[in-house]
Amino acid sequence: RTVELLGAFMVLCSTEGYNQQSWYTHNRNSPDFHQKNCFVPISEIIAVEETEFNKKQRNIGRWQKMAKLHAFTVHYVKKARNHRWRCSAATFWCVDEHLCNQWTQALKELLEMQKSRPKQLLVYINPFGGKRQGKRIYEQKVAPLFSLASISTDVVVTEHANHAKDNLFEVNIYKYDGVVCVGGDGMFSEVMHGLIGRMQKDSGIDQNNPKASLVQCNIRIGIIPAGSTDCICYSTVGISDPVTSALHIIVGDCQPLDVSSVHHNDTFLKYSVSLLGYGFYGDILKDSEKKRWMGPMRYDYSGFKTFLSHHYYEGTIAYQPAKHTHGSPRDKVSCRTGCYICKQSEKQLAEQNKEHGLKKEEGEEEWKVIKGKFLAINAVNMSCACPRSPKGLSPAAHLADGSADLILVRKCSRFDFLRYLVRHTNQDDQFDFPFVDVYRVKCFQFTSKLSEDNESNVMDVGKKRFGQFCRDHPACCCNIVNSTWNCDGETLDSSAIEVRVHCQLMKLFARGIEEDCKDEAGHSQSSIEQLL
Ligand SMILES: Nc1ncnc2c1ncn2[C@@H]1O[C@H](COP(=O)(O)OP(=O)(O)OP(=O)(O)O)[C@@H](O)[C@H]1O
Ligand SMILES: CCCCCCCCCCCCC/C=C/[C@@H](O)[C@H](CO)NC(C)=O
Ligand SMILES: [Ca+2]
Repeated sequence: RTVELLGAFMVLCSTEGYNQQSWYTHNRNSPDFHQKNCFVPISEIIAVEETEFNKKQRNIGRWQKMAKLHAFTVHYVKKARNHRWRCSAATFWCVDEHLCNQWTQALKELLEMQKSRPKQLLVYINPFGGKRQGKRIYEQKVAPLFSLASISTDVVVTEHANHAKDNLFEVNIYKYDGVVCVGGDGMFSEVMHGLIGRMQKDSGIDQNNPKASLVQCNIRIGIIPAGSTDCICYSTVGISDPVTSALHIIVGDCQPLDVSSVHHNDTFLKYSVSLLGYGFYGDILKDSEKKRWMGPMRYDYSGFKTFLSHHYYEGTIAYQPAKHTHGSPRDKVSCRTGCYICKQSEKQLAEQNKEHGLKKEEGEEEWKVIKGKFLAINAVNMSCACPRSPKGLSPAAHLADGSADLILVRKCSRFDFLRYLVRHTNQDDQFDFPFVDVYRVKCFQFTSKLSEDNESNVMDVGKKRFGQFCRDHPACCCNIVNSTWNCDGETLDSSAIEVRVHCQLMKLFARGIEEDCKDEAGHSQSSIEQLL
């Protein structure tokens, strides 16, 4: 439902058509009607408040001659360029107190009917993420908006790594409509592990079983970006902006998200929603962890260093193609708000759940096996767009289709690898290289050459030492040692892993990236401000 904000209302500075006894009304057929009007869906109204007159307002134009005025203010979402949202306000005035109260009441009732809006949130703030601004960002930009929208919060400022995760196993999470994390991808990962882990624990599901059907988590997570990469926020909202994210939380948006589980030898390691990267991104992360003091700059420093080292790694990948989804990584169909491909996967998931979770046995489907020498192995559940790479590592990956895009970058020259990296920043196709392959998969396994050799009992201490020597020697590109897996910005201890995508395992306070509608929105919404 939409409210035509100015239709049937009077506005402070309007002169023509003004009637002292009632609201100012517009003629829909007049040429300036569409320029002077703004349509705001009820779902994008933040709050409605009774408004007191102040001295300044009382002195404006003809109103100062009037005895008593009544007013209310509508705070609403104003959509600006590049997916940025802002809070805007329109104040409506009249002489009829009863009419004013009726409108205020009616709008408040409509807001009450927005059942997907959160009323009570649990907030975790990482004070040390990104540029260490998390606390300030929350207090100055987010808390006032939550308070305006009458959302009550319990706020925890974390004191150490895993504080939020551990806390989520102890608190009564069911009394909250959502959990908000203020920080970067690592902080989000912590909160996600806490929530998914808690859901499985409460449902008696063993996370160590790689084939377990995990219980969906219906408590939404909101991300207030205050980290270094903020890839998950950027890929699900279209921008890394705390106010925009706070407004998506307030209006109660809901975006399902695929989650990959990562296991090693029947032991649960981690969940991943964005990047699971071995080789280039694993090495960057490992190096950058030692340089946290540099803040977000550490990724540039370690990125450059890792690029120069040009290590490649030998191993075997086995994967099962994602046959259930309608898209492919190179079809250039981007995942956008209300994505058709993700909707189809949602339907399939609902049907599967109806059949008591009887999933098709994976043993029946074929595994494809690839052996090789790789500079990078990246599995992404979403595009992994971020300010550094606005289209991401896999621009056509979907947020909620139950699949991941597996990108294999084989051994190539430094120059070719640079050309590949540069294509993450421009409009050229980063998969259009003979040394790059991409597959849409529902699960995969990776074993490094080194662990294969170890498993076959070739435990040669001398070889291990030699491996260490080569790693520390930047000029040498040999591949005897293992890389590290970068799992959403956290390192994994094991290189041999088994990964499975769980379709729409969790939900975010987001709506995916909206198709660009800046002209329409920018135009209509600036006009309401001109009028006021
Ligand atoms: N109080 C704390 N002290 C130290 N570490 C913390 C604290 N709270 C959370 N952490 C940890 O800090 C890590 C990094 O935090 P966060 O993701 O917020 O920032 P970032 O690494 O700079 O950003 P990004 O992940 O986007 O690159 C997280 O993995 C989290 O576990
Ligand atoms: C010479 C030009 C090189 C440009 C290379 C640009 C490529 C940037 C792509 C960044 C993708 C980041 C994917 C997200 C990973 C996050 O999970 C993680 C934690 O925040 N961040 C990193 C950097 O590992
Ligand atoms: Ca996906």
